[in-house]
Amino acid sequence: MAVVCRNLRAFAQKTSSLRCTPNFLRLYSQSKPAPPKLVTVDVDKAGVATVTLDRPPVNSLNTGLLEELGVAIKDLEANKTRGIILTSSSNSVFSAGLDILEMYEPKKQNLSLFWTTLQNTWLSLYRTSIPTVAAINGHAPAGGCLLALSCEYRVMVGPKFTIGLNETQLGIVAPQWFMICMKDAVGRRQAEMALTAGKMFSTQEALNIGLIDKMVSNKEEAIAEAQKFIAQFAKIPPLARRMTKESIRQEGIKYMEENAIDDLKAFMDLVVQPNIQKGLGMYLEAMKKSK
Ligand SMILES: CCCCCC/C=C\CC(=O)SCCNC(=O)CCNC(=O)[C@H](O)C(C)(C)COP(=O)(O)OP(=O)(O)OC[C@H]1O[C@@H](n2cnc3c(N)ncnc32)[C@H](O)[C@@H]1OP(=O)(O)O
Repeated sequence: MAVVCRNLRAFAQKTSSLRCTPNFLRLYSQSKPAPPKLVTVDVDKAGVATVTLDRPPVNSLNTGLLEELGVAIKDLEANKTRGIILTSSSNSVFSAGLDILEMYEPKKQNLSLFWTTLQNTWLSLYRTSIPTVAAINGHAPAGGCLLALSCEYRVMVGPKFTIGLNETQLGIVAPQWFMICMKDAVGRRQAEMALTAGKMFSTQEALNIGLIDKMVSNKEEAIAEAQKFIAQFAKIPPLARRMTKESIRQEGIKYMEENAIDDLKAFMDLVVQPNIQKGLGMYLEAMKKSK
């Protein structure tokens, strides 16, 4: 701000009629174009919202996107939306998971904000009383898989995309609440096998173990299936539905409510370990080289 003010003052002196006053600064900031939205929301006539992740090229989850997603869920709750369909603007990636750049050589304050935003947005999605469906129209590794797992129903475009919690392959450990989500979907045995191997599943394999509920051949079909899933709740009393969802998801909800601070500390301690930093750096390099 000091630099902006100094530059503006110089500019004002040159033009003589302008001064670096609060009004001038307000006008200056108003004239800056708004940053592009990273999440768009479109509510149809039936009151069902399509929430689209829109951070090219791969919807990696940075603080900004997570924050916008959290706000979108809260707004939709306030507006009594009938359903949420979570999808992506990309033709090949649902979400590439957490933005590795948020974790690589981070500033402590940014890292803390990043993880807290992830925790809060995850909890909002996981526990919302609104019926939720992931229309997975592309690859969904790690944090991308987590978002899908947090929804009540998963429809995935196949057969060529992959989904899974691949953290061990990166030399990192998925937090407990990621594991709870995987167990919720596929059961403890399959979750243990998937997580220890860091397995990325083909769409068909994911269908076979219950990691996804339906395989379709394009995004339009995925959205139509998601709408069908949500429509069934028109006949179910909302309070009974809400209490049942809250109750069946109690383990994950309680875990986060009781452990958010410890979870943040564990993450902060782990990320800055030199071997983790080295691994993340090498992973980023490898992604560049594989092009
Ligand atoms: C340290 C403690 C950790 C605690 C627990 C953490 C829990 C969860 C961890 C995560 O979610 S880590 C992220 C894991 N994600 C992945 O392993 C996926 C990596 N990406 C891919 O496999 C591929 O990008 C893709 C999703 C299959 C898409 O492939 P495509 O060929 O379409 O695109 P690319 O050319 O590979 O990528 C384009 C561009 O995006 C960059 N990028 C990709 N993924 C990420 C990411 N997760 N974070 C940051 N940046 C990413 C990639 O480097 C390319 O960049 P440029 O070269 O264009 O600059």
